Amino acid sequence: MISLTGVTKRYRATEALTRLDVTLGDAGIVAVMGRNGAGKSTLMSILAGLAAETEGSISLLGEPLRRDRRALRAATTLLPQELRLDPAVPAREMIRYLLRLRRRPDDAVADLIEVFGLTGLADRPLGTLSGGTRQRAGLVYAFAAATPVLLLDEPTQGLDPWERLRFTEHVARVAATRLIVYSTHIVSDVEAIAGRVLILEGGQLVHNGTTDDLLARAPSVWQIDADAADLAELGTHGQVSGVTRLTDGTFRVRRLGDRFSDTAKPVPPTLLDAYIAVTGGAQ
Ligand SMILES: Nc1ncnc2c1ncn2[C@@H]1O[C@H](COP(=O)(O)OP(=O)(O)OP(=O)(O)O)[C@@H](O)[C@H]1O
Repeated sequence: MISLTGVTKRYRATEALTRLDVTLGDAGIVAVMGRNGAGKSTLMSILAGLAAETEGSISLLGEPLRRDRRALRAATTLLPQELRLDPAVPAREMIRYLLRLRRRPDDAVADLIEVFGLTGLADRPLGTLSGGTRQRAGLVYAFAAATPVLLLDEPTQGLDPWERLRFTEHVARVAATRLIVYSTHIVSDVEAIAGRVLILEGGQLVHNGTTDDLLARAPSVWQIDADAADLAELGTHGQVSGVTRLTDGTFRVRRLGDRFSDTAKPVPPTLLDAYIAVTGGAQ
């Protein structure tokens, strides 16, 4: 269990996190969402014991941590957004090397290579693999490390739908016994597996609850069909949360808030509507 109390992180003039209070349990899936620059990666680095908070305090298993973050680092594995690795080294060798560095076991590597569809690719130099394949090699490392807490920074970025499915299945399985905190911009991934969602907006925690709690925060949603000229108008005067092109070339638009036209019809809110509403403050 990791608790942050009043955690603020400043980088010179930028306040990346502001007075965060969060407690994370010992198993399950926590999704961290928020717009670009909201503070997700900063939160991940602090949870991993790799960055220090400017103010506030952190405790691990109820014990307040001082400056020494070794216990936090030992309990967590961070898969950063971009794992900068030697392109000449084969994926399997790099995974084993990273695990050895951290004194973690490597007995699960062969199985995980299969789980993440890297059989036949794992012995090729990393530099010759596609971006999504390198991302999967990173996932093999993170899951093989088998620490009680996994911190995955945008782990599904670059994965094709098949690989994303494999990832969500694996995460769901592992989360029975471990805590998985992952950041993402993909609402459907959150809907599928996250037990809890944290949303950051400009460094502040604006949501901390289940996906149902988030859905309950959605405002009224109205649907209207519009042509391209009306589309711009709809976006100027209200928060649009979705646009779908119809076969006749017009657009089906979802807009949040008050009813704005007699022809707009009420539709049930989705998690994406709620997310757009909760993070729309700066728009
Ligand atoms: N090392 C740093 N030095 C200075 N400013 C930083 C540093 N790292 C992050 N920031 C700033 O802190 C804020 C939060 O950045 P962070 O990377 O945590 O956001 P994020 O939510 O992960 O964004 P994204 O979705 O784009 O990955 C941003 O304003 C960013 O510019």
